[in-house]
Amino acid sequence: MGFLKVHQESVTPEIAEKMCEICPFHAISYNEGKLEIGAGCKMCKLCVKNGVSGVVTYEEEEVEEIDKSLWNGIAVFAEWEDGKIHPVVYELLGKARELAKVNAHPVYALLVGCGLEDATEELRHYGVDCVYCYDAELLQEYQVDSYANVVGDFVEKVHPSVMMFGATVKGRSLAPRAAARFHTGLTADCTVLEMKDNTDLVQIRPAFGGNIMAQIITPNSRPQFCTVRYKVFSAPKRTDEVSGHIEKMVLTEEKMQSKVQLEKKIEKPKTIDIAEADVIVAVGRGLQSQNDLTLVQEFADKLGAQMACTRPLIEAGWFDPKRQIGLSGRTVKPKLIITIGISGSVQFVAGMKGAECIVAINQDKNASIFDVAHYCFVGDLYEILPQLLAQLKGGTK
Ligand SMILES: Cc1cc2nc3c(=O)[nH]c(=O)nc-3n(C[C@H](O)[C@H](O)[C@H](O)COP(=O)(O)OP(=O)(O)OC[C@H]3O[C@@H](n4cnc5c(N)ncnc54)[C@H](O)[C@@H]3O)c2cc1C
Repeated sequence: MGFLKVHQESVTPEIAEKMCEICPFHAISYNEGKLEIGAGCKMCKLCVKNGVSGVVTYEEEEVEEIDKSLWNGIAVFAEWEDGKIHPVVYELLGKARELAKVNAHPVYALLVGCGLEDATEELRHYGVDCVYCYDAELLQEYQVDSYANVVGDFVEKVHPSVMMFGATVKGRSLAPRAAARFHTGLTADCTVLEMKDNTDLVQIRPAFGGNIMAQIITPNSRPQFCTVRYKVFSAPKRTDEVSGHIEKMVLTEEKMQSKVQLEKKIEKPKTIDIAEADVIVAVGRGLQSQNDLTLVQEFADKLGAQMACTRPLIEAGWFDPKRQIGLSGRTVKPKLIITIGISGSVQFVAGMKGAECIVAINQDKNASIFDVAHYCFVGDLYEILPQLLAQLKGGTK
């Protein structure tokens, strides 16, 4: 990163007037004999290129190179609550193991909570080299400030090169706070992760509404923080034998004490989670009216499937937003997904392309959903769906 330097010794009132006129954003002002560049500056550098020569120059900031060899290991934040490890943790550990192989780095799990013996042992069945365990009564409940202190302490003591978090409610609140403490980069919702030989993590994620895949690296700060949504990667098989060792970590009471006092916990009623479903029937704008959902629901019930949809149907108020698949909805990875009247936009496909078997029904043979589908029904859903339903019911149609 560079910055603009004003050479005040070259500034006269006439020059100042010219420089103020040049800036298309009116970010340059002349006050009490001083030429100033304000917050409106967009770094277009027109003042350097077209202004009076030598009055404003662009200077490269000197960046101190970090020693990457001091940062070793890929750490996964092992989200835990009430005795349970979030399943995204296993998916992250699987990916961490893959990435770690490139530079022969170790894989760590960072476990925070209270009464963690069982969880610690469980993690050791997933190929970790070390489980770092912060086990204390004060850490029983997730509080973002005290948990950020824990992550901070872990990073200072262990120096991991990469820190991976699930893009869960907790992960999304904790990872940025922890990353900010180390003035390092964080890439949210990565869909692909690759490791370079120089330990730079290539963090790939959709950008600009899914129209491009951005490749993001953090070349000069460590650790490299990222979050990944549940169901983006596959969990490795649990091994019978355990690996790695356990490191019991200690933190001062002051650091574990949250500034937020938990008064009471109110259990939220259990809601559907399409990310957990094995079979999904997803509908899109091909459906002509909300009443037609009855037919689709009947079809889904016969298959024991969860109903899901594209974003336009959420916007139309036909479904609860929790049932939206895609970039701005949920990522799903069912054994079977049947899409009905869905075109297959990049934003939708990003949330379901990991499904084991994709069946698509669309009347447009060129619809892009057919590019990812394993079985394609080209035709009118109002003809195909009743026939499939009749077959499921054992009828003759
Ligand atoms: C930043 C951003 C984020 C977004 N995030 C998401 C997201 O998370 N999820 C999401 O879904 N969208 C998302 N979108 C919207 C996305 O771009 C598409 O507009 C949307 O996915 C299209 O939904 P659709 O396939 O239902 O509708 P359409 O694209 O209109 O497709 C309808 C399909 O139905 C077919 N059809 C019509 N009638 C019949 C019939 N009788 N029988 C069979 N087929 C029929 C048509 O051939 C067509 O292919 C996002 C957009 C932006 C800009």
